[in-house]
Order: sequence, then structure tokens, then C-alpha cells
Amino acid sequence: MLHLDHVSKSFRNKRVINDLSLSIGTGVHGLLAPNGAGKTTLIQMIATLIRLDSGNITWNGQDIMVMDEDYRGLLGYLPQKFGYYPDYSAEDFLMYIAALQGIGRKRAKPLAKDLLKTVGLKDQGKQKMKTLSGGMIQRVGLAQAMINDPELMILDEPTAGLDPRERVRFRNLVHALSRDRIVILSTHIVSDLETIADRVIMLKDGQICCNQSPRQISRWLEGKIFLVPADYRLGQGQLLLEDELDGDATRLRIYSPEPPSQGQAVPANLEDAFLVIYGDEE
Ligand SMILES: Nc1ncnc2c1ncn2[C@@H]1O[C@H](COP(=O)(O)OP(=O)(O)OP(=O)(O)O)[C@@H](O)[C@H]1O
Repeated sequence: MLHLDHVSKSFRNKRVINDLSLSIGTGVHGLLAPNGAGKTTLIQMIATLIRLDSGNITWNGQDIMVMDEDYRGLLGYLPQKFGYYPDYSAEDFLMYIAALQGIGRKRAKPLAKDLLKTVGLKDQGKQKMKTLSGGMIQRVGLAQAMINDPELMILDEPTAGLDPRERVRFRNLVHALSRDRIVILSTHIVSDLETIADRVIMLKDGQICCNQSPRQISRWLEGKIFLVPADYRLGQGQLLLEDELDGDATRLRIYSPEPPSQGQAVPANLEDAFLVIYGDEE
């Protein structure tokens, strides 16, 4: 169990993470927030890459900074921009990562092959990294994060820049690999989480403003999302979520705490929640 206790972090005078407390158990935890909300900062603190200004982070009750290498040994991490050698083959790159983790060559070779198979790159192991597609490179990134069979895996915006097909593939892989471990996946793409996240954690003003399952989130918005005619004028407390094309006609998808004078209630989704929570931001 990972526990964050009253964690704060500022850069210059800007408080990015503000007295944040959070407990995380097994399963996929989606960290969902717009760009600049502090996802990477939070993740880098959990990965011990940057220091907290105050508060502490514990793993099963022990301070992660005190655990030091023991903690890093159970951590798998795919950073937002993951550095690799373009002229290394995927297999050599994984062997190199294994060596950094103190895994001997004899064990590393079958391990690298095994991981490449797991991420669907069995036939690309000998290919140079620079010849792989963006989606394939991210899957190698996932494989390197798995090299020590981590109990805690952190993936920072892993689907950024991937095409929709690769995104779905990556998402399914993460889901398959999440059994019996904690996965923290940061994203600003709602669809990355809708089907695979056990919990969706949203950040606002440096704090957690939502920590629920996608189903709980939909229930929270039940009876509050409506389709109304295109000429509908929004009243107080109502929010325009998006224009929806319905046959030839456009209708407005709105959030309304009370039923509007006209229109029809529709099931809520995670995107609605994102727009309701961050609707007042740029
Ligand atoms: N090393 C740093 N020095 C100064 N400011 C920083 C530093 N790191 C982050 N920030 C600022 O902290 C805020 C949060 O950044 P962070 O990268 O954590 O957000 P994010 O939610 O991960 O967004 P993105 O997806 O754009 O990276 C931003 O305003 C950013 O400019």
C-alpha cells in the first residue's frame, strides 16, 4: 500500500501540490487532469525523483526515502519522455536496463525476450529502436518498466502521441499487466481510463478533487446530464459540455443539477465528469 500524507510541493512561488493525502492499493489508478495540473510533479515525488517540501510518502508504512534502494527495487517507471538509444535494438535496450538493475546477462536475455513477447514485440526484438513506431517504442517502455516485476508501476502520460489503435492496444496491455500490482497511470485523455481504471483520481488546485471508480463517477452525475435543443439557453448552474450531432440536427449536451425545462436525460460518462470538474478552467 502506498500512502501520501499531507504532501506539498512548490516551484518558485507556485504551489503545485498542496497538502495532498492519498492511499493507493492494488489496481489501475488513473491520474487524470489537464496539462499543467501537477501530474508529473506528483509522479516524480512518488518515484523519488524530486523531493517533497513537506509531508511524507510511505510504502507499507515505511518512508520511501528511508527505504531507498529497497523501494526503487519494487518500482517500475515509464517517464513522460523516456530516453533510449536509437541504435540499440529493443532487446539490447532491455538488456541494458536489466544490467542497470543488477540483473545478470544469463537471466536478462530470456527475460528481455519474454517481456518483448508480452508487449507484442516478439518479432521486433532485433530491430533498432529508431526503426520502431511510436506505439512500439512505448511498448518497449512498458517492457522496461516491467523488468523487475514491480509491485508499483508508474506510467506518466504513456499514450501521448499514440494513434487511437495503439492507444487501445497499450491500454489493454496495461490492464493485463495490472493484476496483483499497483499501477498509476497519468493522462489527460479520458478514454485511456474509462474501461481499465479501478479508480480515477483527479487533481485540481494541487489537491485531489475526485477519487472514485468510473462507475461511481457516472452514478454521481446520474440525472444531471441532458441533451437539449441547439437553441436552448443555459440557466444558472448549467454547463455546456459539447455539441452533439443527432442525425441532421445538433443538440447540446449539458450538465444541469436540476432537470432543464426541455430535453432528455442521458447516461453520464467520464468525459462529462472531466468537463464538469475542469469546465471553468482555460
Ligand atoms: N522543475 C520545475 N521548475 C519550475 N516549474 C515547474 C517545474 N516542474 C513543473 N513545474 C510547473 O508545475 C506545474 C505542474 O507541472 P506538471 O508537469 O507537474 O503538470 P502535468 O499535470 O504533468 O502537466 P503536463 O502533462 O503538461 O506535464 C506547471 O505549471 C509547471 O510549469
